[in-house]
Amino acid sequence: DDTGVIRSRLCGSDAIEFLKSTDGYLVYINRERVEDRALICGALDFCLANGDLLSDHEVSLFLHVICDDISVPFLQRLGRKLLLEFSTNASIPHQLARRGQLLEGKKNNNFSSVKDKLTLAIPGMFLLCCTLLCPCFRAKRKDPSEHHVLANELSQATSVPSNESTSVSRKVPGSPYRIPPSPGSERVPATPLRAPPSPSRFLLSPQLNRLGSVHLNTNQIIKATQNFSPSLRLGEGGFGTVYKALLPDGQVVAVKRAKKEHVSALRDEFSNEVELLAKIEHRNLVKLLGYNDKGNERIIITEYVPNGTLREHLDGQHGKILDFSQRLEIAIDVAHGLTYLHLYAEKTIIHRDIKASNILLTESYRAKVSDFGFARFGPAAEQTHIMTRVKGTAGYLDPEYLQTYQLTPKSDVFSYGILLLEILSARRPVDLKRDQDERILVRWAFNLYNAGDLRGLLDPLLEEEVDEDVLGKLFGLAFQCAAPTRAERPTMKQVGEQLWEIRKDYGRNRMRV
Ligand SMILES: Nc1ncnc2c1ncn2[C@@H]1O[C@H](COP(=O)(O)OP(=O)(O)OP(=O)(O)O)[C@@H](O)[C@H]1O
Repeated sequence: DDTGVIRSRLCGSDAIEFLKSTDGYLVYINRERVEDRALICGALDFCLANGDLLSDHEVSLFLHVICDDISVPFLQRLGRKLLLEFSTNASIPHQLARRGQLLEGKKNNNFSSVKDKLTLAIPGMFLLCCTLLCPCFRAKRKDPSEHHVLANELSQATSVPSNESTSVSRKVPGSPYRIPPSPGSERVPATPLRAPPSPSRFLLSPQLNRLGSVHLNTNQIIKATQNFSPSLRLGEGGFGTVYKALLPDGQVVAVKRAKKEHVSALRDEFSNEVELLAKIEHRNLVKLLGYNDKGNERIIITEYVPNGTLREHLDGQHGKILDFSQRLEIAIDVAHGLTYLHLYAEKTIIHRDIKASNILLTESYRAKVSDFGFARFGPAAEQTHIMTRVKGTAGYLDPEYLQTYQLTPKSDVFSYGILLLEILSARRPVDLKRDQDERILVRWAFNLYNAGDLRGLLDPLLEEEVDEDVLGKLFGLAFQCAAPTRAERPTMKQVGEQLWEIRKDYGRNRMRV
């Protein structure tokens, strides 16, 4: 990460600067450090109105999170994506002074022009993100008044003392299936566990264009997608639009095309996804077939997975409701895909955006993890974590990573825990349309689990009577994965092993019925 970089913008006669530190962005307006979100958002709103800032991808992402009522094009484009890197404690004005020559604004000049445009509304997106810092492990709010719910959640979420998290995590019932934290379990196991590198699998930059088995020029891609016909559109994500394409040899593929206006802003995400996808080959991970980065195009070609996303199935959009056995298999598939990324790929890969809309299903309801736009190489064998800015999706984000910027494969484990709850309950991780005590899935589920209401946790559309013991183990596993600290979470490999045991129990109980 380019720590220390200043991004400076002139908005009218006000200068807004972003200084990137290891703790996140610091914001200065006319060289004065500003920490008040309303002030920052108002200033940025003004900037955006003048067409500034939009060219800067990182700053725009930052705005998107902090201020929900501005940066509309980015809001549309980014959807549920989240990039949060806002620090309120570090202060390094000397660095600013050193870089003062970069600043074009006039000190203390016309700051009121910015202030005048402030809105006092606290931005909902930011509150939502912060709401999710430690969703289930927080004390009850004093004032449930609807209007202040999110504001209260924000202040409490950001001020949860660490011992509260710890004490509540202890509430996860000690059960026979709880995996005892093993010393050093968060360390990525060193090379012996890895598959020996196969030279053919790791053709990376600068030979990137030799990746994959599908080599199409732009014209061939245009033909295969019928000029990116809306009728072949599969969906849209943070990167761009995804189309189904038919190749001359009859092969059907998915073509992910960056939107033109975002091509330069998303170049990192593009090369990231290509480079990471190139390293993987596993039946539970979407396979890279080729890519095209000629001219203004950024296109990734992957295997086509025909049966929609897991989220669509949980929402009942495909007619048939997933039965319990299918849900269990999907959970196991995702665990396998993640285990491969964490342990068996050439280098540890952390996906960072595990969620139901990134799980694609085949016709036989096998699951494949997709969307590697946020993925990162994990820590080397001698490291415990990497320091990096927070990326991911609200509701699935590891609270420890959010607070410390320390990324490990256990951040995927946290997201997986939320995903498992989602698979079983069909609820979304955050659903603001629900009653207040049901909005945050993990908190609602944890309360019911503690009250012993396991059936109440299950998707009401599931008709099958599932054995309580199986349910208890599954939900127990989900809560272990979503524990507040990474040391308490199992590895993905352990999760997979637990799930196999649960599957055996489930099979045995079914035979008895
Ligand atoms: N390989 C594929 N096969 C079939 N459909 C796909 C494939 N990849 C993506 N899609 C469809 O396109 C949609 C958009 O995918 P994409 O990965 O770009 O974004 P996303 O994960 O939904 O959103 P975001 O980028 O905001 O996380 C998916 O929801 C899915 O419906």
